[in-house]
Amino acid sequence: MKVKQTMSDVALQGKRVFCRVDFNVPMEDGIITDDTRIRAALPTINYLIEQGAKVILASHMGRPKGEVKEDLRLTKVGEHLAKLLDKPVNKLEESIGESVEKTVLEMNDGDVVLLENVRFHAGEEKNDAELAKSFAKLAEIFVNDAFGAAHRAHATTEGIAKLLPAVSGLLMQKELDVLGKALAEPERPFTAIIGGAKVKDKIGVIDHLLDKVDNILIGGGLSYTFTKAQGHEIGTSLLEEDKMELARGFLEKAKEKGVSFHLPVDVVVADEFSKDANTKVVDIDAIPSDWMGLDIGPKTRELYADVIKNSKLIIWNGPMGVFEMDAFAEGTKAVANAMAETAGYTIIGGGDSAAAVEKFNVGEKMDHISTGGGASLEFMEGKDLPGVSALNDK
Ligand SMILES: Nc1ncnc2c1ncn2[C@@H]1O[C@H](COP(=O)(O)OP(=O)(O)O)[C@@H](O)[C@H]1O
Ligand SMILES: O=C(OP(=O)(O)O)[C@H](O)COP(=O)(O)O
Repeated sequence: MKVKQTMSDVALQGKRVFCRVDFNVPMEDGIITDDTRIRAALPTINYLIEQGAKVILASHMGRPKGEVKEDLRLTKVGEHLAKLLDKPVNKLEESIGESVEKTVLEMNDGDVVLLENVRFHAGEEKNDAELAKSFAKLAEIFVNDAFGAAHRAHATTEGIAKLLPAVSGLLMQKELDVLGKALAEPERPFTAIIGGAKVKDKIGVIDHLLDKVDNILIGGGLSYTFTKAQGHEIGTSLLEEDKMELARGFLEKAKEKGVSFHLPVDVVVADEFSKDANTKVVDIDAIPSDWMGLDIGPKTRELYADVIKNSKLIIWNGPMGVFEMDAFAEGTKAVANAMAETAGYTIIGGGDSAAAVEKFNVGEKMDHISTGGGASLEFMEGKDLPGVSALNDK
């Protein structure tokens, strides 16, 4: 990916800046349950304020599909942001139109406005050119700090970048720097841990990482497709039958490339998908035909922890088991703890793995927790991110 312009490449004093952030935070009953993404955008927002810009913040929240959904308004986010900034945030009820235009023209240097959820307009996700123009009309400069949405070619991430001088924000830069450097000049041994539910979603990542890493540790629901491909009985565990051939191909590719490809050697099996299920630990070649694997077993945990502790760089994406249920959380916990204890550089690829390290209280011990789940996955697949590609080249 080409090197992109940053905020230091443009004059910001007195300018209206349209700053795209990812404030898509989890909410329960109107309360923000994790404000990581809001905090992660503070350095950029504070920098813009210090530079005397007029800061117009834009974000999506959830997937309202082009309609106004009351529970997906950004009102609570605005209130919380004002507390974090210790400064008023003028949260608007719309994101485009005459009244918004009037408000932004009346802003003073250093003021902060938060537009309403941009996905209340159907054109946002369609990257509609007219809608992009309506957003661009509000400002003189575009700053993209929404790494979490950088894999989306939407009006506020891609379309607008073609209409205004477009540069990256500090969070965006940091994410690209950390992930980019890790993949381009990895410290070795370099280990990737891949878990989660679906092989389908991780094919591109596994394929791309096989060209880069020394070790791959596989866990979670997707491991059973590999285990089955090796000829073992997997009972009623998660299986993507049409991906077995591909799994075999990955095992072959690993051999050719000299990558140590680790699969679970034992698993925690359950007689049903439930927190109250009967469970037992079995070796990988002894899964009973009517039981399902829901976590990696103790031998695997130890083996994976050893590899992690002997690595200089570790990237983790996807839980090792159904960590939301205590009975199947030990594998994910063991990996999280090993990540916390290793002297190697640790990167968490967003999504469920980020939730897991927080759940096990080791978030602060990680070197980098990405604010993007899908975005970091696509980056690790070697794909171009439209929200980044559209920014001005250096
Ligand atoms: N053995 C398993 N069987 C079924 N589901 C699993 C298993 N292991 C993990 N999961 C589930 O996978 C989900 C996460 O999958 P995924 O979305 O692919 O990960 P991520 O969000 O990290 O990319 C979790 O909700 C977890 O409960
Ligand atoms: O939460 C997000 O994605 P993620 O859960 O993959 O990190 C981003 O805000 C993007 O949201 P989207 O997947 O609805 O486009």
